[in-house]
Amino acid sequence: MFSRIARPSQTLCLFRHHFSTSSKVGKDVKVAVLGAAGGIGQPLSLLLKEIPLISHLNLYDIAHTPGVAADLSHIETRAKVAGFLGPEELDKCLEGANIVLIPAGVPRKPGMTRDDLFNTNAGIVRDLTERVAHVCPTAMLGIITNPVNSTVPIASEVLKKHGVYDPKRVFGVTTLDVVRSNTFIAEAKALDVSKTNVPVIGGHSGVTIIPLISQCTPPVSFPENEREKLSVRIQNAGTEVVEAKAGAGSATLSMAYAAAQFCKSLIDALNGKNEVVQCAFVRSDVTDATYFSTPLLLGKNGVEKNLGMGKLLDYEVNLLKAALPELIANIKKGEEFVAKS
Ligand SMILES: NC(=O)C1=CN([C@@H]2O[C@H](COP(=O)(O)OP(=O)(O)OC[C@H]3O[C@@H](n4cnc5c(N)ncnc54)[C@H](O)[C@@H]3O)[C@@H](O)[C@H]2O)C=CC1
Ligand SMILES: O=C([O-])CC(=O)C(=O)O
Repeated sequence: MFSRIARPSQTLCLFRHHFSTSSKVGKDVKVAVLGAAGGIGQPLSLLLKEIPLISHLNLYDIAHTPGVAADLSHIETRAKVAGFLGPEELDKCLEGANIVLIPAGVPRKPGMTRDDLFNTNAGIVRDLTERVAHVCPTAMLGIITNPVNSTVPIASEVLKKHGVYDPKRVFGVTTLDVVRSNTFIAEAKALDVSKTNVPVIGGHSGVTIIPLISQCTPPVSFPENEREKLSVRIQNAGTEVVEAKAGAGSATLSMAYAAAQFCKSLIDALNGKNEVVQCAFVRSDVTDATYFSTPLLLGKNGVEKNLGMGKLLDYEVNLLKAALPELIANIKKGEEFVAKS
């Protein structure tokens, strides 16, 4: 089943093949990035500016968007870039958006967990989603802001409150976990990384990140201790970057790459392309956690089919058992935050 997962760089190749002609093919897409002037927001917006099917790229932040938008608008690609600054311009930014990506919020510093970001970022995601609910309730919503395990339930509860929640259209962006797994496994086995694909399930923090190395394409095998070392490295890869940046933030460039790949998959799916598969953190009944990342078949209306987690090795079953209590607690925390708001 997982041989059909659209590995990010395969998606890129298909995308280039599909859209590289001068005459455009397919539906125009308007994308809004909320938090567009930040460490992720800027390189993400640059990568989106290169996508020919994006007709409008709307950039929102509480600071610096006029400059970022002016800069990007000089690039000789199709997307018309506009900057929107401060809450009074947010609705205008969201008008008619087909896809909304949210990287707004604070990143970690060394010593912090993603959950330590909750107090600042929960309110940011709640308030931004509130405007999405009012202005573009049918847009596909991709949430990057941490802690993803809680911010996706927060966004979902806000949309529910407004009677516009469609679980098929709300995604926690976990693509970076797949990107890292592909990179590390390909390195370890000297594989062609462009043809390596490792599904990653669960959530997006520490033990809740569950790489399914046993389902890698092409198949790979490792001695037990090596497989464990790789799994732990994938789970802690965000922290690896936070420590290397030594107080200057967390992953931004690799995250921008991952989010752009995720966005390209959504655009492919909106355009009716077949067999677009991505892992993302969505409403789910695959486990006891009510939100869970698994490979998803994407279509014009978002999640077309949840492809589930397939057959796990005993080692992976134990990773899942270790993940569920934290994941369920993170989800509850997000839901309660909105209930109390
Ligand atoms: N899902 C994932 O795999 C990953 C998630 N992240 C998360 O992404 C988030 C952003 O990270 P960075 O871009 O590095 O942070 P950053 O601090 O560089 O940028 C955040 C941007 O959000 C803006 N912002 C703050 N409050 C806002 C509001 N109410 N409305 C609109 N914009 C607002 C800031 O002005 C800033 O430009 C963090 O929460 C980080 O933990 C980071 C890496 C990977
Ligand atoms: O580690 C962080 O705080 C940022 C993040 O989510 C990642 O890099 O996976």
